[in-house]
Amino acid sequence: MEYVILGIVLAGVLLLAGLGLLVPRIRRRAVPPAPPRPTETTEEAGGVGILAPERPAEADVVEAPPAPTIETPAPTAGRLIRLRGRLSRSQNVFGKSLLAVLGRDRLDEDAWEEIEDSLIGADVGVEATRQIVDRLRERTRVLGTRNPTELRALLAAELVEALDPTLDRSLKVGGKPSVLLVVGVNGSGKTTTCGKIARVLIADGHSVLLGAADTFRAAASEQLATWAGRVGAEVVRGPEGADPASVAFDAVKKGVDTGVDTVLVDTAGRLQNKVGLMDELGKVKRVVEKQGPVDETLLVLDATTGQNGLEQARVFMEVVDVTGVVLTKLDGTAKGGIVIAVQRKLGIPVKLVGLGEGPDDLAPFEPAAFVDALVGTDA
Ligand SMILES: Nc1nc2c(ncn2[C@@H]2O[C@H](COP(=O)(O)OP(=O)(O)OP(=O)(O)O)[C@@H](O)[C@H]2O)c(=O)[nH]1
Repeated sequence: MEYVILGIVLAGVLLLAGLGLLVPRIRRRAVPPAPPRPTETTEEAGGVGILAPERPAEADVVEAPPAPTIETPAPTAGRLIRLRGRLSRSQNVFGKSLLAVLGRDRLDEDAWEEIEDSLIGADVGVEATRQIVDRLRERTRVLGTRNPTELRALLAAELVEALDPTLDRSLKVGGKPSVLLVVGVNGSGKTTTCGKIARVLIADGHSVLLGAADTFRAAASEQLATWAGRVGAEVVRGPEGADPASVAFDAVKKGVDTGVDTVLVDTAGRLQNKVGLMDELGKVKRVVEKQGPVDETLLVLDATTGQNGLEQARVFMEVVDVTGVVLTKLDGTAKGGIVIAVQRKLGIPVKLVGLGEGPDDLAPFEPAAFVDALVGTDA
């Protein structure tokens, strides 16, 4: 009998234990999958535990605007050759008029005077013109040549020589970061050229940060930001009328912090007050130099302003140590000889030339390619 009671108790215990295991399974199976959590706490998102706003329902999702297309300019090698057609106005003077006179049967005094006048008229400058004509005269006399191809080659050789092909025209980039100041009067194409230089550097594999230190003209900083946006470069700007030196300082600091290759600083160029300009540019330079040397100071000059441009250049050279010239708007003048005059009168190499309004119409200057564009066979 005791065994019977014991058996019943044991069976009851087993039955209860079995039910205990079974019920949760049934319940678990019955619970539907949890819906996605509609909210998350800011604590989970790294905040302080307040509920973050609910994610919008699918129907409310507004499509993000397409990311702006970042342009990748083509490398600059051969750019001057590709843009040679832009020098058509100067080609008329050098390649056509000059060669026509040189090709005359008799090269008398009048002919040489005509050649001299053409060169001076093309802004080559009196001193350089004399030197070119004297050497050309001597060589044509010695060689006794009248062959158009040979005359062309003689003229080209003299022009290349006048442009001093031995000058170093490379941009001093490669520091971490290199600092380039861009100076010049407003209206010379300075801000647009600054944007184009950024593209030149990016095209040749450098990363660039732009500093909009031309705070005098509000549109200049806006313009620079647009140029930067097109190539995905960062731009440091200040409020309108901010101290240019402080914007330049911030730009260089940001460049150092982000490890960019080059910081390119656009500066203001009010020339009506030389003392003010000196103070402003001098301060920009001093403040930037607190973080390291300025590697390059590029002076932007408008080729169409001729002698005026040279006067402007002298004022800037008194204030800052100009290391290279960027000659803009060469496509808009027949006076391409200004490149020779600028280099000789200022003693500074022309490093880049502007040949149009397009974003990539700025080319590294190469004397041989330039002269070939002026007097070459298809000039
Ligand atoms: N044809 C031609 N136009 C150029 C060249 N470089 C700049 N420009 C144009 O010159 C025009 C006027 O430039 P600027 O008035 O100097 O204006 P900016 O470049 O903003 O100069 P800042 O006033 O110094 O800030 C712009 O439409 C430029 O596109 C060039 O090499 N060739």
